[in-house]
Amino acid sequence: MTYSVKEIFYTLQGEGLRAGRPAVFCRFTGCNLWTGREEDRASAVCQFCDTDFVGTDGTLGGKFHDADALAEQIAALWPIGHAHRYVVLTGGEPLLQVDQALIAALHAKDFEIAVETNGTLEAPAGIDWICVSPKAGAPWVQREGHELKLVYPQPALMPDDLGPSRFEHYLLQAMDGPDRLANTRAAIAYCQSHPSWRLSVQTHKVLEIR
Ligand SMILES: C[S@@+](CC[C@H](N)C(=O)[O-])C[C@H]1O[C@@H](n2cnc3c(N)ncnc32)[C@H](O)[C@@H]1O
Ligand SMILES: Nc1nc2[nH]cc(C(=O)O)c2c(=O)[nH]1
Ligand code: SF4
Ligand SMILES: [Mg+2]
Repeated sequence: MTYSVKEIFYTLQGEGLRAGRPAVFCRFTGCNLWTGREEDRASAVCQFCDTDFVGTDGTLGGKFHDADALAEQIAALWPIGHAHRYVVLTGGEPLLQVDQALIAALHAKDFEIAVETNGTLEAPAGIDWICVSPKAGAPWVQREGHELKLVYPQPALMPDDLGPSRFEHYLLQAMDGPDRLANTRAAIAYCQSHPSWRLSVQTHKVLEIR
């Protein structure tokens, strides 16, 4: 299988329960809820995306012709001689491309594997940390995992409308964009009145790291 990758970089996980943890990010090209072209945003299922996932032209992006080649490039970014290897597979929608061969190749290099997914596709077995961020208007298939990170507010998908799911942690992440501050206030208020939820801050944007 050939993997189409936008960019690969070493940073800190900025979001969610594991914010602050050093991680290699591998951002796959393409998504099933938006083409990534601005002219299509208004007609997309997911309209608030903050990410460029089009093409293979980012840092260390490209076509990787097999799982070992991609795992090799990811491993090359880890500091030499240090354990705690952690990779976050994101996108775009990573589950359009992540398969058993890639999971096996990354585990063979001692990586713990996390995925950031929109939940429209079932996660393959073997992923160590599944973060699902469901989207209003899209089918929600992957209903269990480690963290559910709901972008807030999505008027057609509010926390009370989610229906059955099984996650270890439930987080709200304020929708970035023109209303970020108001959305943050509202997310804080929701968590305080529903303490099974906690706030996910996009810390990489504050820290001005990738
Ligand atoms: C760019 S997405 C890629 C992974 C996958 N397609 C998904 O949606 O989960 C990474 C994370 O950023 C979140 N996100 C995207 N746009 C956002 C925005 N404008 N404000 C807050 N979070 C956003 C997504 O919900 C997801 O949790
Ligand atoms: N630092 C950092 N943390 C992140 N957490 C989720 C991200 C993503 O775009 O999937 C992301 C990202 O792009 N950068
Ligand atoms: S599902 Fe994820 S990658 Fe796709 S458009 Fe929405 S936020 Fe962006
Ligand atoms: Mg991002």
